Amino acid sequence: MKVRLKEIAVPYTGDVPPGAVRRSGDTFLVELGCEPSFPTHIYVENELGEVTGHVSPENLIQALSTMLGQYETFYETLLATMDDAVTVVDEHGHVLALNEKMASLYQLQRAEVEGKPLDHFFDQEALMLQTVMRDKKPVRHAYNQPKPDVHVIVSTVPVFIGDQCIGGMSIERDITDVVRLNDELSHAAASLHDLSQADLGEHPFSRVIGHSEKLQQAITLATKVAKTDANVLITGESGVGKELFAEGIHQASPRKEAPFVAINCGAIPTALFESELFGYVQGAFTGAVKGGKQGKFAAAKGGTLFLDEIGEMPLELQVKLLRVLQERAYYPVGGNEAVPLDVRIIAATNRSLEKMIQEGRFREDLYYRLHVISIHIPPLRERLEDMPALIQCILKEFALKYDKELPRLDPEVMYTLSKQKWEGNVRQLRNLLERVVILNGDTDEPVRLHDLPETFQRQLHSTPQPAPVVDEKSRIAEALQTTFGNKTAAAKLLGISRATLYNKIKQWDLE
Ligand SMILES: Nc1ncnc2c1ncn2[C@@H]1O[C@H](COP(=O)(O)OP(=O)(O)OP(=O)(O)O)[C@@H](O)[C@H]1O
Repeated sequence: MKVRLKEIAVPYTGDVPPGAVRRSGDTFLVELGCEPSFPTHIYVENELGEVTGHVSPENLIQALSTMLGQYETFYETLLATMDDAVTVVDEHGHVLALNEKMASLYQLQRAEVEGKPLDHFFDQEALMLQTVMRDKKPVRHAYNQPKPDVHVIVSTVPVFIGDQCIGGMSIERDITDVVRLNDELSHAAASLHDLSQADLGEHPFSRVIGHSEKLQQAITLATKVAKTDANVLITGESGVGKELFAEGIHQASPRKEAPFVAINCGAIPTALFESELFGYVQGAFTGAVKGGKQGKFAAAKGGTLFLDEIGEMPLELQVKLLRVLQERAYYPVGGNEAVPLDVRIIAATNRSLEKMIQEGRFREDLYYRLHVISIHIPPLRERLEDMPALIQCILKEFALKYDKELPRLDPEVMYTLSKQKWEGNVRQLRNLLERVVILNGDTDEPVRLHDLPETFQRQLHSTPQPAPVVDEKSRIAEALQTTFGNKTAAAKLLGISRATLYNKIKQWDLE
């Protein structure tokens, strides 16, 4: 006979029968073959409370014990199969169960621990369980280092029946390997980087740190393209390393002995564009410098001209640039003689030029000229495996710059940055680590999570939510307000370059 617990109401209200075995609280087990006072029938009620039948106590107990056996088997299988280490305690903090993973993580025998108070074996866990059971609030993903060589991420939850807390559970993920691997990797990467700085100074992409497949693919493509004279379009969010790549391409190209000149297209006032790029001849206009002035095309002669933020260039200037690229020659302002164009063009943008074309804000013909080859640099959040190497190299760089000891990061910090939460770009990571070096560079203590800036802490403690839709203009206005108008600080806060910030301020008249 199948009996489901929820469908059974036991109308028995008399005393606990003499054959009953007491357990904690109000629950009791009834031994089979009980005294005559025990009811002979247990009524089955439907949802309306009407009696629809009955079961004998023997059958009910049989059914319940089968069901209990099934639950226990599922529970045991679950504990045995989980990759995480699990401990279950009752409301008094006595261990009800722990799985093999837990026993092996702490080198304990399960039989030794079960039934005993948890604090006989684990101070920290017992404390955490006590706290969550008392506060009735779970703690999720807390880092803990229970032993010098064991690193775990712990979630501890109270267990309730209705309002009553009947115990708690602690689930630990062993991240010792991750921490060790991160450590090894970052040290290896840092020494490799030292090597590359020392004698591979010539390696064109040695300043681009990261071993992730995505970054390596971008480097491979950039290395191939560098050998040709083709125009290149580098795309990617702000602060992902587009300029670093452009410099790498220049260094890997036959033009490497000639200059690499960078220009921020959004930062040049329209009226000055031609004289900035093409230069001018003597007497071209009132106030022109005697002897004329060299433009960026001439300054980069034989080398590479990097047109950063090409998406910010006004349409009328796009036409002028296109003409130069088509004719491979330009006229300095006030001059009649065409100067042959001898530069390789690399452009970069963090905007979708395709979308801008559709909206009529970017010329399609210029787009095709520029993106003979395009290289996309993925954001850091898509290649968090690059974090340990980046962190170590950046820390070293700033330790050297500020003449400080290399700070040691607590494994929790390393883990959090590389495995969990970092949403910022490389520029923001540099800012964070610069601060870490300045503030912690001379102490022996490892840098802990609470040493990181408040904004970072807030980000950690808030549950991830979909990013609020705040338009760029408001974000910038807010950053300027926060920094009392200090543009360098605001650019740092936003993770954008100062030039970009100036463009935006100008564009939206934010001053
Ligand atoms: N892979 C990397 N390895 C080491 N440093 C990096 C890496 N990527 C970026 N950086 C550093 O981060 C900062 C920002 O990089 P860069 O200026 O090249 O970004 P960008 O994409 O051109 O930014 P923007 O779009 O704002 O101009 C620089 O200090 C750069 O050295």
